[in-house]
Amino acid sequence: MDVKKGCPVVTEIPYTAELSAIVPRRKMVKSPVPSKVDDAIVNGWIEAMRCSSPPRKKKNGPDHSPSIDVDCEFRSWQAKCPSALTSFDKIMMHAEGRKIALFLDYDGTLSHIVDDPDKAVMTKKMRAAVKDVAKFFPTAIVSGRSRDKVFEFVKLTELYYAGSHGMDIMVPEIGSTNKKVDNLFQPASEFLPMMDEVFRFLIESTKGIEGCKVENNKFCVSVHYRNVDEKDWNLVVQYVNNVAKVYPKLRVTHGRKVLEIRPLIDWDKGKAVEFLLESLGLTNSETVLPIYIGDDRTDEDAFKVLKKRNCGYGILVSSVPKETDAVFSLKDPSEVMAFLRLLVRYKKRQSLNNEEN
Ligand SMILES: O=P(O)(O)OC[C@H]1O[C@H](O[C@H]2O[C@H](CO)[C@@H](O)[C@H](O)[C@H]2O)[C@H](O)[C@@H](O)[C@@H]1O
Repeated sequence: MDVKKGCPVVTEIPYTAELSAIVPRRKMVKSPVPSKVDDAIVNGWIEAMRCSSPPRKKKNGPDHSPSIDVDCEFRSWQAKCPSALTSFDKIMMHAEGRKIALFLDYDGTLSHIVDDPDKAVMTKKMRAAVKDVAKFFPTAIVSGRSRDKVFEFVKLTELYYAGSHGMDIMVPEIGSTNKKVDNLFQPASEFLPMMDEVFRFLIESTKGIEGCKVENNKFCVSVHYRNVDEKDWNLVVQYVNNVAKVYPKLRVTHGRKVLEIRPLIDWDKGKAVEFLLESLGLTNSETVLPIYIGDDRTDEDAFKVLKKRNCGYGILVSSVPKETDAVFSLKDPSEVMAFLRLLVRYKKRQSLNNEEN
């Protein structure tokens, strides 16, 4: 199929010589006519993609007056999901006598969202803030990216890392010799060859779609449409849907202008948080207060876990109102950095007070 010539419907996954080596042909050939079910799925996804891409907030209305509606809407949302900065003292009251455990998402939380996923670097100031906070509180990065890739961005060895939406967790453990040994937990390890196949396949099949980027996140393949013209979104969706049909053991989730294909297992960022709390001996809600900061739909799984366990706080990073299971909010990564600095200041003050008493 020649995407450039504008063929509107993708009905068959291109079957190249290279792909024939990794996927049996009978698996790849699809019916030339998409079924009604396919149409419904594709339309549903495109609708969801449009809804999750609201038009950017305009500073002024059409008559050059400030866009009061947008600000009002945000403020009334903040009444339900208050700023973690203005509610800092309240959060710390709950932290009294408890150890804070910190969970941080990466993209959109520690780094700003940018067009090119490879360029989503963290500022030096943010790295310093995370480094400081990790001196006082056990801190983990929980990301949709592969563990290696997110480590390349963060570059802090003192943190715990959960990559691939929590499907790849490294927890340093003190071994019997008192030496630190790395303990790897990969609940979807048997999916690795399949994910590799899917990655190679999607790279090949979407290469005619301008702006489309396929990222290998080890236990998850991310198909970015941020830079794809909206009229071509249906092509992206159809390729991803075809993959989901060929591989029923995989599922598709939506992120920020990204469709992600991952193993259909009962595991997500929420489960990863529970796993980390257990591994680090931090399950007692009387003595531990977990705080999870994230911006994405996938972070909602972690917010839900904290809510259900009634043991900590989810903080959603968003500058627009969103439905969320988080209790507090922060507008953007710069507010996240301010919150981390407040945590450090609070801890330092607390230590000083303890010394004086
Ligand atoms: O769980 P996260 O650490 O938030 O990772 C989620 C996905 O983040 C990245 O994509 C998002 O950020 C990109 C860079 O700002 C942006 O270009 C893209 O549109 C966003 O979806 C990352 O590239 C994905 O692999 C992660 O799954």
